[in-house]
Amino acid sequence: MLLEQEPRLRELRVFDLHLSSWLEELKTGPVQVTPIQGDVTQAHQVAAAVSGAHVVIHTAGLVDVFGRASPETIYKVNVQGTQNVIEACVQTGTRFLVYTSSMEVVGPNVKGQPFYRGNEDTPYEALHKHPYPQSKAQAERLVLQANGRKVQGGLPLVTCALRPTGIYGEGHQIMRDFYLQGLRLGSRLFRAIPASVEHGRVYVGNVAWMHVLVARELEPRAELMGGQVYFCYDKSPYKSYEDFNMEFLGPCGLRLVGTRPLLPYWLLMLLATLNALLQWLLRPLLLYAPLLNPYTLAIANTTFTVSTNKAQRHFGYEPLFSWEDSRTRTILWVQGSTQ
Ligand SMILES: NC(=O)c1ccc[n+]([C@@H]2O[C@H](COP(=O)([O-])OP(=O)(O)OC[C@H]3O[C@@H](n4cnc5c(N)ncnc54)[C@H](O)[C@@H]3O)[C@@H](O)[C@H]2O)c1
Ligand SMILES: C[C@@H](CO)CCC[C@@H](C)[C@H]1CC[C@H]2[C@@H]3[C@H](O)C=C4C[C@@H](O)CC[C@]4(C)[C@H]3CC[C@]12C
Repeated sequence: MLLEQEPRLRELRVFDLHLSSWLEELKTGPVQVTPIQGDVTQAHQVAAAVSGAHVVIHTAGLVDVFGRASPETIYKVNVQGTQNVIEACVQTGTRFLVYTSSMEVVGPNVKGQPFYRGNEDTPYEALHKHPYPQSKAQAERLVLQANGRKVQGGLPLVTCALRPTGIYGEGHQIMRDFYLQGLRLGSRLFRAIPASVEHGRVYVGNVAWMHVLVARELEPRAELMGGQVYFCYDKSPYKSYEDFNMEFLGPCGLRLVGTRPLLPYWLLMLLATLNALLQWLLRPLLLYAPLLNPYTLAIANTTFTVSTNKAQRHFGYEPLFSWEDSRTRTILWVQGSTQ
């Protein structure tokens, strides 16, 4: 997105623990693309990568709500890693920092209270019990608190945080997992979540586009945007998690069985709790980390949707991809991803 949309770009450094092979293809254009294999938990590696950069987009993170990683590892990558990025900016004189936060820093909370078409100012009881949202909330706080800190050379750091809702699109592994599961079940999926529970989703291309716009506008609009948070949104429809996935899986040949959940909530919660117990019992022997656990069930069962125009007001954001384009691109990816 940066290479396509930012004409003033001279160099793009990509710092990641795992460098993808497609990065090589980006090296053929006029902009210098520099892949750097590194670990965000290693302060010296981060500082070396950041040195001389005009703007840093910090999107690296450990996304885990399934119990694959330990809470300590999640903290180390998401919180300590973010602190390292901030310190690297301060030490090396980089003034603009964009952080990929998450809707999860707000909710859904453990009480299951709905957040219905809320915006950045909507009051909501953010109660975090899970390591992932806890770490994202802590990291976001660090980023916002760092706004205004003096960087090397004496000028102030300008930071802001973007909070995507559930991202979908090309590369969405869970979508592919549901697709494969549906194929195994005879081209069917069984409804587990009531259709009335709305879930916020945003297309990956629009998330990227919003990052590019923020990176571009942070300098001229530092006064307005510094220290701010923005939900990432687009025109994707408000639907339940499963009904939304069917927008893509339906055209791929799957159908969702049932107009209401086939199992009652208490039974699903029992199964989710059993999964959590099994995970704990098996941990010394193997990693058992299914999609269903008490936390993911609670998120999927709680309405969390965003309706805001803050990004449009502050930096002129309009989605780059329409809902129709986002849908088509995602369907094509699901169809191609299993061949
Ligand atoms: N997927 C979503 O629905 C969603 C929603 C809101 C926010 N986010 C946030 O967006 C960001 C990207 O998430 P994603 O879904 O693309 O996840 P992802 O796992 O696809 O991407 C995360 C990237 O971070 C890298 N990374 C992990 N640990 C690292 C480390 N120690 N050092 C350097 N790089 C490391 C990974 O290699 C990976 O490329 C994360 O910060 C996540 O919290 C994701
Ligand atoms: C009960 C199952 C029946 O089909 C459905 C389980 C679905 C869950 C695995 C997903 C439901 C909501 C998802 C989360 C949400 O989209 C927002 C997120 C924020 C982001 O920062 C990280 C990913 C995630 C936590 C996302 C993870 C998967 C769900 C819990």
